[in-house]
Amino acid sequence: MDPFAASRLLWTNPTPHATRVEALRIFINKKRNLKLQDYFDLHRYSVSDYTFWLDLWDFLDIISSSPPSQVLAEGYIKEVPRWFPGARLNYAENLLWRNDDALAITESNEYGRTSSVTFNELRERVRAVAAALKANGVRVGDRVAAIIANNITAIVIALATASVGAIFSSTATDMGIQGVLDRYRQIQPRFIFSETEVVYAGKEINLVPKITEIVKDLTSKGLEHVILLPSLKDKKEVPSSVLNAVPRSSTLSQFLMTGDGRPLSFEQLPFDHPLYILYSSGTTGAPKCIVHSAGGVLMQTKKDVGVHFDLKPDDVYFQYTTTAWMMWPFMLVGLSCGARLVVYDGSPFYPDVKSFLQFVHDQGVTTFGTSPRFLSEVKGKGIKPLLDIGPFSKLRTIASTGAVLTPPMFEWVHEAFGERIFIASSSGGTDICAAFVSAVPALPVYSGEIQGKSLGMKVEIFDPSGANIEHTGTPGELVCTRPHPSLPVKFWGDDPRGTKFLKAYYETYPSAWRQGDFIALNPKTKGLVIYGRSDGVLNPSGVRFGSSEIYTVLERFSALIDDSICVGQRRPVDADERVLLFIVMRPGHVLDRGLELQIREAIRGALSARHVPAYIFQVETIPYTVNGKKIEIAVKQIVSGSKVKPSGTVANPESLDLYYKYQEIEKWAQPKAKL
Ligand SMILES: CC(=O)CC(=O)SCCNC(=O)CCNC(=O)[C@H](O)C(C)(C)COP(=O)(O)OP(=O)(O)OC[C@H]1O[C@@H](n2cnc3c(N)ncnc32)[C@H](O)[C@@H]1OP(=O)(O)O
Repeated sequence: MDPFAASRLLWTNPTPHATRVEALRIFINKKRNLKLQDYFDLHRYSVSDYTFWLDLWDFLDIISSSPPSQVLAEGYIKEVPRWFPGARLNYAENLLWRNDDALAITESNEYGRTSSVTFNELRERVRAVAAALKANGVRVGDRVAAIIANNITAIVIALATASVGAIFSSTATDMGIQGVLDRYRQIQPRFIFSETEVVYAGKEINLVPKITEIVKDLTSKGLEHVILLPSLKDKKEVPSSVLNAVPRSSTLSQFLMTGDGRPLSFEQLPFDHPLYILYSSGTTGAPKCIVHSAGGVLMQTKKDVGVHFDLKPDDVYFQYTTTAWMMWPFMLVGLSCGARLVVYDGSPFYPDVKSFLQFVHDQGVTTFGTSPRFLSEVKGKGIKPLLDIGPFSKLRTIASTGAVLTPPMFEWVHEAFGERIFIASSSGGTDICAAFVSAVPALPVYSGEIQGKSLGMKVEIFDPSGANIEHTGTPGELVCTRPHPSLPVKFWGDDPRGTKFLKAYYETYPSAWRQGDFIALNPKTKGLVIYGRSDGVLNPSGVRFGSSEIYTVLERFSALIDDSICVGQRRPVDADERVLLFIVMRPGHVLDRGLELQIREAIRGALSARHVPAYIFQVETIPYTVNGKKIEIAVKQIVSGSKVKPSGTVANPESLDLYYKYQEIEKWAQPKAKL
């Protein structure tokens, strides 16, 4: 069967010469006296000659106080070289270069409060927070963390932190106590900025009990100060009763008053200076704290947004995201492109999806970043955006990421939003804070396909033996066989040899980064199709997390539960997945409704509502390898409809047979129990 049978030419750019990617090709041809003919030539050059990154530095107008003395030097471990030694720059300076009265950011939330700041106002707000951070002794390399909604204040705090050379890390407000502590206990922030109440899907949530517990715990880990942010409902400062409840806390205004009015300045630091810590959880162990460099994130995201998404000054970029996902730092770089950002906190389905689309329309969004789950929800509700909402005349691009956008969904977006819309499907990861494969505005769009490999990313497709199989058109492991600037600097807390880091990405193939996604290349179009995770990482609705976090919560039930396995089940209808949890009970105990509800409640409270499995089942045994590892991938394949031939490494192959009946879950399973 031809895996690309549904691929159909959907869109061609009427003015390809006007794209930034074409401008980059012409720029490099001139600078290097080359004759790169098209995108494929450009990509080949970008992954064969490291001077490409220097060309990109110039093309993207990276602001620095000292230029790099060379492109690449040997790093601490060979997989992570040092980029641009000699360069000194500041990430925040690169995002705040515009100092005019054009709008920089518009924010809104479920309370319907919409407000904007200009570039000048943004600079002033960053200055005030940076001055207070400095006055309170925050230094280069300190960690400043946040539990924060997606709004202007979050961006101000991140940029103020970057301006002084400290490291910013955020979690979204829905993350439970254990989830936050598993992350922040590791990175030990000195300062935390936090919301005290949020609204999501119409429900107001008081965060004070959660924050109080988190702060009490982190105080022994070096937490000095908690800044509680004004109400999202009415912008009022938190009342003194809340300040009294949360140790070491002050209001934002009290904190700002400690600043000394000093002007905005930008600490000049090496290219690989740490900027953000992002998190990724796997199938074992605590969440990984991925340290990303200022220069790496700046260059890669500016390339992704400014070249692959074709974002230009005066565009309006709205990426639906929380402050926990990598799409948050990804979209921030829109400021560096001179564009206006639109940020939204809340459910896109509240009060209904039409209101949300109306907001996108009325804001004059030109590039709308969203997910397949959101798009299929709009489709499922029978909404016809052009008829029901408006002409979307400003909208040029719909960018989709986080999960697979299937051929029928491409076709639907094409029809529903208009044939002129550029569908920019991409895939990358928190691990690199960038895309491996992405949109290429100068190339045609084929339904179901990501247009090309991202510039500078030497993406290849390997079979289990490490042979490149991309010419065959069959799916294999997405690997990256050349270093690029946004390789993580390290994992926070790893040993100096980077043992955990190397195990996470370089264990399968020597010197090739394995991302954990299945991918295939269409030999005819050179487009790419992602088939989902090749490991046990879960990805419901495009929100990735590791089964290890669920196992940690289940330890609370160890008197009753003997063992468990948690996997994703692919839904054929839209390629989305839902989470299934299988439990082995201790002798004499059964999984009854009461225990099931307790488990759900525990997961919701410790991690978040998004982590709660769709189904929980009692099973007799869990399949293991002879080395004692749970076999999540095989179980995932089985429950998703495949027939799996057990390999010789399965210690108890007969156990796999128990999972076939869950392929037809809807026929006999209990519906998802709501709390
Ligand atoms: C480039 C790359 O390749 C790298 C990446 O992948 S980056 C990551 C990209 N991923 C994405 O963009 C994610 C896309 N997904 C989404 O945006 C959302 O899932 C969605 C908007 C499509 C749907 O959101 P949703 O309606 O809240 O549904 P869902 O996500 O299933 O929420 C599950 C639960 O969490 C709750 N919840 C979610 N956010 C919450 C919050 N902030 N506060 C409180 N509760 C919250 C929901 O209310 C829901 O609760 P119930 O089960 O009680 O109803």
